[in-house]
Amino acid sequence: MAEEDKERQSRKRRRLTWDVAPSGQPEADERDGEDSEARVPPAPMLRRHVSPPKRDDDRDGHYVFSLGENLTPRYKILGKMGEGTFGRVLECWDRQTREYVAVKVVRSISKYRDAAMIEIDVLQHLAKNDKDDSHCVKMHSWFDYRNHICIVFEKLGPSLFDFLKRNKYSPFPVDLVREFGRQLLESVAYMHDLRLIHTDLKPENILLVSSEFVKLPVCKKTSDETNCRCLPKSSAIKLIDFGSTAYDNQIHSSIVSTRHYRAPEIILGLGWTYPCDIWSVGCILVELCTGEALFQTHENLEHLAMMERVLGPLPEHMIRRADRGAKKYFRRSRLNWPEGAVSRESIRAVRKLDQLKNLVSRHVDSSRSSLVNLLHGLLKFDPSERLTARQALEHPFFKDPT
Ligand SMILES: Nc1ncnc2c1ncn2[C@@H]1O[C@H](COP(=O)(O)OP(=O)(O)OP(=O)(O)O)[C@@H](O)[C@H]1O
Repeated sequence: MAEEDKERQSRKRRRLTWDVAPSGQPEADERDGEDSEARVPPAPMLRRHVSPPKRDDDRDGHYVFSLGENLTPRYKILGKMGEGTFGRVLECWDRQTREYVAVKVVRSISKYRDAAMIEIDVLQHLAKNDKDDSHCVKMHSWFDYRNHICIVFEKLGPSLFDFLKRNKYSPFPVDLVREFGRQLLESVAYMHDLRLIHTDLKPENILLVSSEFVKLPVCKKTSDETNCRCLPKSSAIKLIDFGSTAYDNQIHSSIVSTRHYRAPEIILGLGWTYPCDIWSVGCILVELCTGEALFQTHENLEHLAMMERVLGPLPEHMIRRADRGAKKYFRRSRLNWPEGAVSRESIRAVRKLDQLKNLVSRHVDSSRSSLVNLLHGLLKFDPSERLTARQALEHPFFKDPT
């Protein structure tokens, strides 16, 4: 199926759940207090903990497991933390180091196995240069088990998307957005210095280091009703999912990034490099401030129309260089919108958006003009004019918070 057909099926991305505790299974926090791990024998006794009998993988090549059993004698499976295209991430107890870990068990399909080996290579490269301030997840080790590449990571908390969802998509306070933005840009700057481009930055791939949160009462302006809102106890975050990371000097595939965070040069087929990550950071920061993905779309023309609505007209020199596939979105050097729209719903979805400044000021005090100025720098259409990660870190939004 063509990418656009697949995407048109739903306006929203498929989203993943956090900590799906199976019925009857204690939640992670309760388990922390359990004494079952105190009964775990020391390393020499590992051989008592055998692997389960070999079973077939499921139709999609995923490893089939039951909770409480072992993934190799060293790792006891406690729960599923997430699932992606590449595989499932399991919460495990490491009997040897006596700590909780997150193990990504990759599907036993050769293209995913190959991609996992590239991810391992990137993770090793990142770790070699890390001075503990890269904000990139740490890989403890990896192994090949029953035709599944397994990558053992430090265990982190929920993703920023999970957190937004849990809060019914109410935005994060701007001071927290500043902290998230700073760390995110530091991790991107670190990667770019190493000539690596993440290409799949999105709130699902940014995890809070800790799962701890506080509940605060929030009074609604319009009524006496008091709701609760959760805030993370710590703002520390780390970047995950280096499965699509590209080396700058490699031949690139033409389409990268999850749709909502995809830069205009990718859609127009102009080629892409480091600035595509910066565009994604811009989209992410808007989402954290407003609670909603900025460009909720699944097709190219609608996506470009949304960009123009929020950021003004696309530069002519980019339109002129658009590749053959993208030329069809334009008539006489301007976007064929709304004439080319597939439905009235699509025209309405674009009209619902507003200029960036207005979108942000609905949620953030208008005195925060430095935030809007930063966002305009991150969301420049022309990739050569976009801020670099290091330039963005010097922006007054981070340097002189008022
Ligand atoms: N170190 C970790 N600690 C806790 N949870 C994690 C960790 N790594 C991954 N997860 C969870 O597992 C999910 C899937 O992980 P990841 O994004 O690495 O998989 P993927 O198959 O590469 O995904 P994608 O389809 O986006 O490429 C994440 O969204 C997150 O919820």
